[in-house]
Amino acid sequence: MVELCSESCHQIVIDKDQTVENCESKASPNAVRELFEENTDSMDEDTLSNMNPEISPAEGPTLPILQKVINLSNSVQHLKKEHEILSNQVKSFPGHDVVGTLQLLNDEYQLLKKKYLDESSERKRLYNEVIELKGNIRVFCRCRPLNQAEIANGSSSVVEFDSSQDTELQIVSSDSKKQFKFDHVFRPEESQEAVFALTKPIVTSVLDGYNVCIFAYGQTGTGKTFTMEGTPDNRGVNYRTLEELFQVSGERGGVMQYELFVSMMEVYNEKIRDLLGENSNQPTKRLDVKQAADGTQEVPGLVEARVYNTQEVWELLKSGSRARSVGATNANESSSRSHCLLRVTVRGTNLINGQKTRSHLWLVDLAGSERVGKIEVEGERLKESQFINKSLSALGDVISALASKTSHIPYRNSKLTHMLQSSLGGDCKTVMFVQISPSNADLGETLCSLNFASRVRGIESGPARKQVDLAEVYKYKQMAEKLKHDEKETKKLQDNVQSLQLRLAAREHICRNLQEKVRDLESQLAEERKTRLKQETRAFSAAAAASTRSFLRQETEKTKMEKKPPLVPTKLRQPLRKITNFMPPASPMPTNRKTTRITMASVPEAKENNLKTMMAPRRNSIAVRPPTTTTAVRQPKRRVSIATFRPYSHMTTPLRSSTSGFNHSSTMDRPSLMRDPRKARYSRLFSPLPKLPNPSETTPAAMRSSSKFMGSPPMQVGSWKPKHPTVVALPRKSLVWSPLKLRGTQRKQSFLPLRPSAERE
Ligand SMILES: Nc1ncnc2c1ncn2[C@@H]1O[C@H](COP(=O)(O)OP(=O)(O)OP(=O)(O)O)[C@@H](O)[C@H]1O
Repeated sequence: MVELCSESCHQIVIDKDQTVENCESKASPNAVRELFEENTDSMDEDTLSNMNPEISPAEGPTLPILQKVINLSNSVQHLKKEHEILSNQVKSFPGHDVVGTLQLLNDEYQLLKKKYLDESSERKRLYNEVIELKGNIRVFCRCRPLNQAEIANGSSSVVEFDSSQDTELQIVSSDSKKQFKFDHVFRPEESQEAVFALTKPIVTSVLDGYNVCIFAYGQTGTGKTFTMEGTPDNRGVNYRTLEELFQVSGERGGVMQYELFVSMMEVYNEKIRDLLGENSNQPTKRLDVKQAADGTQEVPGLVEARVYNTQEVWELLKSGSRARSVGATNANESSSRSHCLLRVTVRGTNLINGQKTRSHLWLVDLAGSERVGKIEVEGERLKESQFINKSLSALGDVISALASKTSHIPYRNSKLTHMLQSSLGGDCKTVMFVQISPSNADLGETLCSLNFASRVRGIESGPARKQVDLAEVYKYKQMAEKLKHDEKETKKLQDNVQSLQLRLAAREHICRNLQEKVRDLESQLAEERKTRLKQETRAFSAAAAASTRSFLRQETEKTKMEKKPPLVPTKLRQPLRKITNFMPPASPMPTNRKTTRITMASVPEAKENNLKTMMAPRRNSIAVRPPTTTTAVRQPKRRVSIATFRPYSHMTTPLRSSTSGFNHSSTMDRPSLMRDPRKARYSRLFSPLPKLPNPSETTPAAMRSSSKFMGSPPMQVGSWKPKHPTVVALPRKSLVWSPLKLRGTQRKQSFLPLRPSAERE
C-alpha cells in the first residue's frame, strides 16, 4: 500500500498540482507517516538536506513531506539493490579463482607427498643396502678398563690397539701376538655414546620393519651388563635404543604410526622367567617357546607392556633388572647368572598406503662365559654355570652352522637359541658385542671370546628381508583358504542344482508323455462310446421292429381264433404298483402266455399304448405288476431286468436328481428319455453298479433289499421272463472298459476310478 502510494507519488512529482490530490486519494495520512518514520532512520543528513528545493512553502505543508517520502523511497530502492548485489557476491564466494587456486595447491601437495614417499622409501632402501654391504652381522669388540682390583694386583694389559685402525686389536702375550679384526673395536676409554652411535643405524632398522638382534657376549665381569643396561648416569644400549626409537618414530609421525611394546625375560637354568610379570606374591609362571601359526617363535603368556615414552622404559628396565637372577662369584660380585633378553616389538602402519609391519628388536645380555674350574664355584653356582655354558655352547653351534651354511641349524638345542631363532642369521640384522678384559690374568678367556666372535663375523648371511606383519599375512592366508573353501562349496551347490534341474526336466518329460497318453486314451474312449451308441441304437431299432411285428402277428391270430373274454371289472384288476421309471406296463415277451393274453387282450387301450411303447426306446419295456396271491418263493435270477441295476435312489445321474427316487420319477423324465435315448444310455454308463446278491442269499427279501425296486411286489416263480431283444443285446457291462479290452489281452490301467470286480461282473 505504501509502496504503491510512493510509486504513485513518484509519478506525480512531475505534475505537482495533481500530486496532492492523487496521493491523498490513494494513501492514507497514517501510511505516509509510517513510511516517513521508517525511512528517516536510514536517511543520512545529505539526503535530508537535498530534499526537493523546488517545493515552495506556498505550496502547502504537505508537499515537503511528500518530497521527503519520495526521496526516502528512492534511497530504499537503491539500498535494496545494493543489498541484492552484496548477497549475490556472498553466495558465490569463494569465487572461481579461489577454487582454482585451492585446486592447484592441492595438486601440488599431492605431488609433493608422492615425491616424499618415493624419496623416503628410496632412502630406506639405500640405507639398508649400506648396512647389508657392511654386513648384516656386525661384530663390535669392547674392552673394559682394568678395574681397581686388577690394578692393585699388578695385572698388565695384553690388548694392544692400533691408533690408525679402529677395527683391529692385538692380543700380546709373552710368547705370541695375535691380531683380530672386527667391525669396530672400542677402547676402554670410549664412552657409552660412542658405542651407541655405531649401533644406532642398525637399531633404527627395526622401524623399517627389519628384525634386529643385539647381544653382548663375553667372560663374566667384562662389562656386558654395563654395555647393555649401563648405569643411571651412564645408560647403556637398551635405554638409548628405545630413546632413539621414540625419537625417530616421532619424526616419522606424519607418514608412519608406530606402537612400541616391551617384554623382558631371562633364561635361567634353561627356564624362561618373565621379568615384568614376576610378583613375589604369585607363583612363578612356566613359560615356553612355541611356534606361532605364522611361523614365528612366541612365548605365550609373556607380558608385553606398551610404552609411550623413555621414562616408562626406564622404569620397566629397572624393575626387570631387579627381578633378574644374580649372584656373587669370585669374578664378579653381582654376576648375571642368567641370559637376560629384552624384546621390543614395533608395529608400524604406513598412514598413506596402509602397509603394516611388525618387527622385533632383541637386546640380549648373555650370562658370563666363565670357566667352571677357574671361578671355583660349587653347589647352585656350579649348576648355574653348567647351564650357562651349555646354552652358550648351543649358541656357538648355531653360529657355526650359520657360518658353514649347513642345512640344519640347531636352534632348538637351548631355550636361548630357540627364542632367538627368527633374529639370528637368516634375514635379520645382528650386532654382537664381544666383551673382553684387558687383564693378562684373563688372557685365555679373552682369546676364547675373540675366536668365537671372529667365527660369528665370518658368517655370510643373506640379505636382510623386510618383515611384513606376519599376523596380517596369516590373516590373509586364512581368508584365502576360506575363500577357496567357499568356492568349493559353491561349486558343489551348483552341481546339485544342475542335477536337480536335469531330474526336473526328465520328470517334466515323463509328465508330458503321460498327458499325451491320457489324451489319446480319452479320444479313443470317446470314439468307442460313439461306436457303441451307434451299435446300440441300431440293435434297439431292430429289436423294436421285430417285437412289434411279433406282437401284431400274435394279436391277429388271437383275434381270429379266440373269442374276446369280457372285460375284467376295473375294481378287480390289480392296479399297477410302483410303475418304475418310464417302463410300459407289459413285457414284450411274457413267458406266461395265458396271463399275458388276458392282461393284454383285456385292455384295448393298453394294447394301443403298448404298440406305442414298443416303438419307444427299449427301457420303456419294463413294468412290474403287484404281487398276486401266490406265496411261492421267488427264485433268484441273475438278470431280472436292466432296471434292477439302476442306481440307488440317493444317487444322482444326469437324468434323475438325487431327491427323486426311481419309483417316484416324475413324468417329466419320460419324454426326455423318449426323446434322447443316448442320455438314458449315458445315465447307465456312469451310474454305480449295485452289488449282486450272493446266490445263496437271493431270497425274496434279499432281492427286495438289493433291488432298485424297493417296495415292488415280489416276483412269482415262473412269472414272465423278459425276452426282449434289448436284454440280450445289452448285457450288464461297463462300457467304459470295453474299448480297452478290445485293444489287447492285457487290461490297461485307466485314469477313471476302477469299479470293484464284483460290480463289473
Ligand atoms: N667400559 C667400561 N667402563 C667402565 N667400567 C666398566 C666398563 N665395563 C665394565 N665396567 C665395570 O665392570 C664391572 C663389571 O661389569 P658387568 O657387570 O657389566 O660385567 P658382566 O660382563 O655383565 O658380568 P656378568 O657376566 O658376571 O654379569 C662393573 O662394575 C662395571 O661398571
